[in-house]
Amino acid sequence: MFSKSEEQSILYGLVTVSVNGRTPSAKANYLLVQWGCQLSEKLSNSYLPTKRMMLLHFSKGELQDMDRCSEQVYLMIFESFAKRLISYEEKKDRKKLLDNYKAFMNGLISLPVNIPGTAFHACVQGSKNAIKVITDIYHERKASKIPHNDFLDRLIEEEEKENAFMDDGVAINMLFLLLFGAFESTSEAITLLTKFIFDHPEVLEELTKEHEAILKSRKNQESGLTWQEYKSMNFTHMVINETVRLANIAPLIFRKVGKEAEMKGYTIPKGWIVLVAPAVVHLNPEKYENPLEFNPWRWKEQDLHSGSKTFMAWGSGTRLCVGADFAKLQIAIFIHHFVTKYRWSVTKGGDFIRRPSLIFPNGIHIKIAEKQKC
Ligand code: HEM
Repeated sequence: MFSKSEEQSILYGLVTVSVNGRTPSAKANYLLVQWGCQLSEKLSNSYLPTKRMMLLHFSKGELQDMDRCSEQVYLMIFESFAKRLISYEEKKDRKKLLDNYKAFMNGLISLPVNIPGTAFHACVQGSKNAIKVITDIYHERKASKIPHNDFLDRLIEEEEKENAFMDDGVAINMLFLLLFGAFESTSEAITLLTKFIFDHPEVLEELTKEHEAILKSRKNQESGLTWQEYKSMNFTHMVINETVRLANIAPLIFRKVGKEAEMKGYTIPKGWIVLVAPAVVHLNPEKYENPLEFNPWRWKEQDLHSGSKTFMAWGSGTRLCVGADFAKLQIAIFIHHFVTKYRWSVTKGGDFIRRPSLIFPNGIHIKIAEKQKC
């Protein structure tokens, strides 16, 4: 378990990022990963793509047509984060937090005409309703003082301190944004990855080999994934990197110009905001051979865990996604169960568009069944 001070560092890491827009300390980011890892050690009964969760979402024991795998992934990842952050369960709570997030997302980049019927109006309403649900949960928890062992507990503890650096409003906004940033991106990555590995059987084969080897060398077959096992998933990390390179989930990142700079004959004044489009680099044939090809092997013997001027799926420079390692962990866990426990194939769908986030207009439909145990 983590000590109080370590947990607080995790909290500070997230709070600093969301509230002040500053980069969390490397230690806080590291602790966030450790926290995720600690959760992963309890995989067998509590954490997201556990067998139980996957079964719940993907299969009822028989071969079946799955309507919109993408919807299921979305729900699965949402439930996972909502539970960890605020102990919210969509099915139980019936507060429709997810629907409101969807409305928010759909109109996030739209004409700002706030009249009923427009995407922008639905977006504003969606965010208001979602914030209302989170606000109610926040205040109920604060009043009840019943601990739930989730992120909200820590947040309230922090907020109630003397000289706290945030108030209720900041804490609630932070929860709203954190939940959004976490589940939307991760579920998009997993959905796209499902399509990619189905379209590339050689990748699926290599992944299956890697994960079955993990199972074979495990002493207790019933125990969950361990941190060591996770760290050994080299090919899996190559697949994740390749997926997020092509996915360009964050279509744009913002940077403020710290000092006047010259670029290709143009002067960029100090204080200007620059929009960086990672796809321009990720799909540049001078940086990546056949850039549109899904080829995890291009990451062989490359650094798989840091950003660079040619790989900025998690941001770039000193400011990176604070949840990157956590997201990678989730995706790896998903892959582990998906390739070792199930037989599956995509039956239709899989096309995607950008709006500007990745959208799968026809979902991805899959046929799935549990593999027979030998
Ligand atoms: C596939 C999944 C994900 C992708 C591709 C992704 C990507 C990104 C990118 C590109 C940024 C912008 C960084 C920058 O400005 O340079 C970012 C920021 C951020 N991400 Fe993620 N992210 C993912 C998952 C997550 C998760 C799971 C969490 C939370 C646990 C999270 C929390 C955040 C936060 C709080 C920021 C703001 C960082 C700041 O303001 O400095 N992200 N993410």
